[in-house]
Amino acid sequence: MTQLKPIVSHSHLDSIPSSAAGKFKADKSSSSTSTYIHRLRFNSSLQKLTLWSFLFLVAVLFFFLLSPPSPPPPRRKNLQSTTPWGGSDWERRVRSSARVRSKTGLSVLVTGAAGFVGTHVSIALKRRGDGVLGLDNFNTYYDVALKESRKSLLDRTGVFVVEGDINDGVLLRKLFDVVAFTHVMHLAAQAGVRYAMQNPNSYIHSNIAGFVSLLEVCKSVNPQPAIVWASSSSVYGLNSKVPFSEKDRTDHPASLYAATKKADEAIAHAYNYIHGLSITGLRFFTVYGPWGRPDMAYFFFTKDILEGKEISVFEGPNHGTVARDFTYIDDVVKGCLASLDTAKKSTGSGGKKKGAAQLRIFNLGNTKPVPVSKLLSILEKLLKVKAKRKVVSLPRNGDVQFTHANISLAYKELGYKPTTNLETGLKKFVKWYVGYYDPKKKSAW
Ligand SMILES: O=C(O)[C@H]1O[C@H](OP(=O)(O)OP(=O)(O)OC[C@H]2O[C@@H](n3ccc(=O)[nH]c3=O)[C@H](O)[C@@H]2O)[C@H](O)[C@@H](O)[C@@H]1O
Repeated sequence: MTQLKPIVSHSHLDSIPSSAAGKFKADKSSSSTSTYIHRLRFNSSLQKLTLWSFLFLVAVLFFFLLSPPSPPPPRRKNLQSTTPWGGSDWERRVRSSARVRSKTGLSVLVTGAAGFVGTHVSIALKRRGDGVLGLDNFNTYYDVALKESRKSLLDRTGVFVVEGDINDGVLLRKLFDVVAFTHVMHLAAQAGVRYAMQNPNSYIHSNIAGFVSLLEVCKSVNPQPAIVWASSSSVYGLNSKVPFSEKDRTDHPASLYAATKKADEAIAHAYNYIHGLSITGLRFFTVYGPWGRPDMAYFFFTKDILEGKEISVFEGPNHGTVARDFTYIDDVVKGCLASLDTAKKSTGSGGKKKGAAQLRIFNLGNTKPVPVSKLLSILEKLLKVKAKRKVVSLPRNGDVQFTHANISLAYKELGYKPTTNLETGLKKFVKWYVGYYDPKKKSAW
């Protein structure tokens, strides 16, 4: 809109001549020639101004047209050339992976299966005899090699991960043609609160469009699956009342990421209401652990401590503590499985609702917030290396000052009870980290 300014100021200047003309009129008696020259000068400066405004407008437009749009979502692999889907072999692998091997087992499609939480949940489901099929687009938001390693781990556990995007409705329908999934564990998303400043489109693509694409397929298949999906503690945004309860309002997101998760909760409500889909949203609180995400603080703090790099420790206004309700992956996995186990069936068929369906939202946190400075101290102790700390003000790019979960609802409905404190969880993470990145040492898995 800045390009409009010259026009506005121009029209403002336009109003000046009437009063100025009055002055000219007063001078008229002294010299009509000078008035004429004045007018001529005034008109020519007006023309110049119009010309310059026009040129400025053209330049701004030109710049606008030439400047690239915000970057596209992280580049995906060329799925067609690397892993084309379809064919009898592929269908056989899909069926085999999703085959239920226990009496009461579920048949679960896990989206984001090569992600951090997705890998852990898929393995836990498989180990207890559920059928599991993974779906992941292997985007390059962070190290794809880590995702490939998780995929190998899943392969060894008997979970096949299909390479594909949740926005690909044709692929999703095909998967449901091959397997009548009873449940969908939806964990595919553009994660991270700060990255939205660089790539907002990626959040819309995965978290909004992708979620709707998945729900569209889930609503139309028969039988409809029950859906459990990852929301986020970030929906509590700038709320100051702690601990955060599911009953609290979530109207002040501090990041686009949080806003997309909040939007997803509203979208889930609409699909539940209109189509009878059984939907459970889980608000994860800063989940950490082995096979974690390199974009998260505990992960890159570890890397940076070992590499002797400086670490920015955020602090709030007036040296206020920045803290997180860090939650260990195994505790979160238990919450995910309990959500799947207690999910009621969807009530629709052929896209039409037959009766009211279950709609739930749970906090999955640890209820013990820990300051970021303490997180760093624990890592220093475990790694036996002093960190190069630099205290900086909490940037206004999506971070909130603290999170703290009230988990009484999850405890009541799911029997969710986290048991891992940050020291114990980080010890397991560091053991994995050192083993994974140092080939001489054995992986913790
Ligand atoms: O709870 C959640 O729902 C969210 O948890 C994390 O987001 P966040 O809690 O911000 O986790 P980190 O990015 O690992 O940050 C942890 C803490 O370290 C702080 N931090 C981060 C980066 C840094 O350079 N310095 C620093 O002090 C952050 O302010 C924050 O308090 C995940 O990245 C989100 O995807 C997830 O949805």
